[in-house]
Amino acid sequence: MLELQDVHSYYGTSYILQGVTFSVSEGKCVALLGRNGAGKTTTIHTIAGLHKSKRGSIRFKDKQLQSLSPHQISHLGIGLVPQGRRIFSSLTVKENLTMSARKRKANDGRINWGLEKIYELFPVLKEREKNLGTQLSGGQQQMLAIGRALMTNPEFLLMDEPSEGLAPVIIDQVGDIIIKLKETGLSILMVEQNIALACKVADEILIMNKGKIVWNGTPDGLMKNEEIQHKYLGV
Ligand SMILES: Nc1ncnc2c1ncn2[C@@H]1O[C@H](COP(=O)(O)OP(=O)(O)OP(=O)(O)O)[C@@H](O)[C@H]1O
Repeated sequence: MLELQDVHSYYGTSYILQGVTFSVSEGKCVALLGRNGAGKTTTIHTIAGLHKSKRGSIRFKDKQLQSLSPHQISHLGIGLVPQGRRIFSSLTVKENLTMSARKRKANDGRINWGLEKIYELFPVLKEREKNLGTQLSGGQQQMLAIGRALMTNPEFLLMDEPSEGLAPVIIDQVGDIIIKLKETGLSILMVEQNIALACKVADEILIMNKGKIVWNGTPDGLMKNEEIQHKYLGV
């Protein structure tokens, strides 16, 4: 569904993505792990059109994404849950959700995400719909960020460190939500630092180091491979 082929990207003269190749099949969740500065967020931003690649191909279904704007990429069905949630602080919970609303294009039997469906998935957001986004706890803000992305009715979700700054019990809830979303048919690429969360939800793990994918395998394969965990994840 999503395929990156030999993608290279720079910040000024800094060479960040150094030939990234991987793919995510429909309905699967792939987790991208790696140390700070490995290039994980740059990968997500490059797919979402927030950062332009210099070379290589990024294909979503039958479309090449490299020359498209973030807005056009979002319209193709790729939703983004950004690092640090980026909730709009002067808007209420409800406004944060409705501002991104877009109807599902095809009648493909999938959930048509709207306010009611989001409130079903996250009842706490209904309770707090009149609160400003900033009045929510970290976990509630993460739910709002996920809800806001779902309101665009994406077929593919990019999630950048959904566990960041959350208590273990909330991380567990976020994991359960990601599993539920996968069950609705959504395909997911998730950047994570939390190995336990990644292994709980992902079908495949990719490890990035210095702008390259250096390992890929199953969650089980990673859990059993202490050498790789130590070498690239500092465990
Ligand atoms: N806007 C920017 N301008 C210049 N360099 C940047 C910029 N954003 C990131 N970098 C650099 O690019 C490299 C990759 O950063 P990136 O954020 O993609 O890493 P990451 O794997 O997501 O790590 P983290 O977990 O810390 O976010 C780092 O060396 C970082 O300092």
